[in-house]
Amino acid sequence: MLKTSIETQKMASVSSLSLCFLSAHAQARSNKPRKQLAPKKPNPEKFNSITTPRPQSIFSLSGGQATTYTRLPPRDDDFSDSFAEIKLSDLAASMQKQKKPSSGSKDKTEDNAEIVSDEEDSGFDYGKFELYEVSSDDEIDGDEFEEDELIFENKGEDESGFEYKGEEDEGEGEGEEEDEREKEKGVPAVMRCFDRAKIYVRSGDGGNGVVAFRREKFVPFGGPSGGDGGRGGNVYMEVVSSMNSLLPFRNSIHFRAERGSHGQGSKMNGAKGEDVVVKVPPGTVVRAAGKDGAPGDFLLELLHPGDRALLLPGGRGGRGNASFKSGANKVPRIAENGEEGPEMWLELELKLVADIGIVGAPNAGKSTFLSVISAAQPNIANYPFTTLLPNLGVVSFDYDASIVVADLPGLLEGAHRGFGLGHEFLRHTERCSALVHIVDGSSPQPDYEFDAVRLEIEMFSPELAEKPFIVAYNKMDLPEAFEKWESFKEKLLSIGIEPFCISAINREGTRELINAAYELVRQGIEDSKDEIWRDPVEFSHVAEMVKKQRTAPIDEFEISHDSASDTWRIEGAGLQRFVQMTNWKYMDSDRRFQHVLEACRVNKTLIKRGVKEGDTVIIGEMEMIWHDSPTSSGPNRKCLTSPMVTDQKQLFLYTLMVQGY
Ligand SMILES: Nc1nc2c(ncn2[C@@H]2O[C@H](COP(=O)(O)OP(=O)(O)OP(=O)(O)O)[C@@H](O)[C@H]2O)c(=O)[nH]1
Ligand SMILES: [Mg+2]
Repeated sequence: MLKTSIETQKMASVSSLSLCFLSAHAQARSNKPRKQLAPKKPNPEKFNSITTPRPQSIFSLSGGQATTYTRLPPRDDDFSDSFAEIKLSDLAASMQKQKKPSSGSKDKTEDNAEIVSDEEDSGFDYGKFELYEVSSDDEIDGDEFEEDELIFENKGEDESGFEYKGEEDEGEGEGEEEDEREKEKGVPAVMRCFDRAKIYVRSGDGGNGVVAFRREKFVPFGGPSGGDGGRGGNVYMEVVSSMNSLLPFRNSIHFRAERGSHGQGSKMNGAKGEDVVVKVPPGTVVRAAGKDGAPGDFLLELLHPGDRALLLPGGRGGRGNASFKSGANKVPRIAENGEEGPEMWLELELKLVADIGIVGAPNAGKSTFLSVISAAQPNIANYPFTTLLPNLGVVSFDYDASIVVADLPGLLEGAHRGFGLGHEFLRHTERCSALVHIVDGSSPQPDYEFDAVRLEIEMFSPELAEKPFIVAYNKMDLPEAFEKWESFKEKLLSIGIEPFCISAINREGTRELINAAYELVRQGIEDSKDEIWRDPVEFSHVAEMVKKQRTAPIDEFEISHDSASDTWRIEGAGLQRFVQMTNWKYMDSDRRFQHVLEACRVNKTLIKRGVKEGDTVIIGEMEMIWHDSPTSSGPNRKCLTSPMVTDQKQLFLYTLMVQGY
C-alpha cells in the first residue's frame, strides 16, 4: 500500500531497511561414550617387524563394482573379476537366510548346508563365511565374540545402522535421490556439522551524519557543524590453529559487525563500529551460498594459521552538514544516512590440513595407532565405527620437524557412493601428502580387506589413490594375525608393495612405520619445493569485489518497464546506494536528489522511453510518482524544481513508501 503523507513517508524511509534472515537450526546431540572392551589375548610369540621400509609404488586396482571388505568370502578366482559381481544385497539375503533357521531347531551345520545351496546361484558363499567367522573367533575368545556377533546381527535387522542402510540404498535406481536425502538425514548433526557450515555475515552500517550549527556566545553565525557518521565495522575471517572443526558454527551462525556511531554537533565525527572476526580452522574453503542447493561461487581458501581475510568492509559513514558547506551553500541543511553494510550467506567447508591420513576398514586399529604415535586420545573400542569424526594428532620428529596425522572413520563397501561414514570424511585426505593404510591382521581375509579398501579409495578419487601410501598389517600379537602375515606379505610383495607389520596396542613396529611415513612426506616436500614458495596470498579480493560493486558509477543504470502496472524500475548499484544514503528528513536532500537524477540522465531517459503522468518509478527501495509538471501535483505535495530543468517534464519526488513496508 502506498502512503501519501509526506512526513510519515519520510520517517518510514529512514527506518526502512529491513532485512529478512534465514533462520538456521541445529540441535546438540550428546556424544555418549561407548563401552570399551578389553583387548584380545596377546600372542606370546614375538614377530619380526620389517625395518627396511620403502615408499610404495602407486597401486591401482582394476574392476568396477565395489565389494564388501571385512566379510568377503574366500575366493579362489581372480579378485578383479569378483569385484564386478559381488552385491551387498546378496549378502543381506544370505544373512537373512542364515538367521531364519537359527531361530528354529537347526544346528550350525544345517545352516551352513542351506546357505551353501542357496549361494550356488550367486557364486559366493557369504553365509558360510559368516559361520566361519563365528567358529574361528569363538575358539579364540568366546565371550568377546558374542558382542561382535550381536552387533552384526543388529545391522542385518536394520536396527543400528550403516550396512543395512547401504543395502536399502542399493535398491531401485529411480529412488536414488530420495535415498540420498534419507542418508543425509540419517547422519547425526555432529557429523554433518564437523566439516560443513553455513553462516551469515554482515558488516556494520555507517553511522548517520547530522545537521547542526555552531551556536556560541559571541559567535552568532558559527556555520554548519554537523559531524560525519563513523564507518561500520568490518567482517574478517581468520585461521586459528586451535580449531580443527566447524562444529562451533552449530551454535552461532550470525556474525554482524557493529554499526558506526552517528555524528554529533561541534563537528564531532562518530566512532567506527567494532569489527567482527569469524574464526575458522586451517583448511577452510569459503564459498558464497548457492541457490537451490547448487554450490556457490568459490571465494577463499584459508590454509595457514594466522591467515586473515577482509571479507566485508563496513559501510561508509554518512556526511554531516559541515561536509556539505560550499561557496554556493553556506548553510546546508542536509546530511547523509550511513551506508548500509553488505551482507552475505557463506558456505564453509573444511578439508583438514594433515600430512598423513590413516585409512582402513573399521576396527583395524587406526585410532590405536594414532594414540601411540601422538598425544591424541581418540576413542578406541572393539567394534566398527568407533571413530565417527576424524581425529588429528601431531607427531614430532625433531626440534623443528613435526607432522599432522589424521585418523579417519573406517571405510565401508560403497564408501565412494556414500555408504558408511568414510565417504563423508575421505575428502579430508585430499590434502594429505601420504596415506597409511592399516589392515586388520585378525580379520578372516586381510588381503581382501586391503583390496576392498584400496578399491574404495580409487573409486572415491583417482587422485587420492595416486598418493604414496604405506601398508601396515596390524594386530600381529594375535595368533590368527600372526599366522596370516606371511601369505599377506607375499601377496603384497608380488604386486610391488612392501608391507609393515605392527602391533599398535603393544607399540611394536609403530615407530618404524611413522618414520617411513614421515620419509614419504619429506620426499613429497622435496619434490614440490618450487611450489611451496607460494606468492603471498591476497585475501582482500572479496572485499575489493564488494567495494567495486558499491562504488559503481551513478550514471550506469538499466530501466525496465512493466506496462500492466505502469511501473518503471531503475536498477543501478551506484544510484541505489545514493538513494539509500539520502536522508529525506532534511530539506535540502530532495533538491540534491533532483540534481543527481538530472545529472545522471535518469529523467531524460525516462522521458525518452515514454514515461507519463502518474507512473510509478522505483529506484532501489524508494517508490516515486512521476509528474509531468510541478502544477499537476496535489496541494499536499511538495514540488521541487531543479535549476537544471526548465520547461520540460520532471520527476517530482515524493517519498511515498519504501518497499518492504
Ligand atoms: N590385539 C590387538 N588389538 C588391537 C591392536 N590395535 C588395535 N586393537 C584393538 O582393536 C580394536 C579396534 O581398535 P580401534 O583403534 O578403535 O580401531 P579403528 O580402526 O580406529 O576402528 P574404527 O574407528 O571403528 O574404524 C580395539 O579394541 C583395539 O584395542 C593390536 O595391535 N593388537
Ligand atoms: Mg577409530
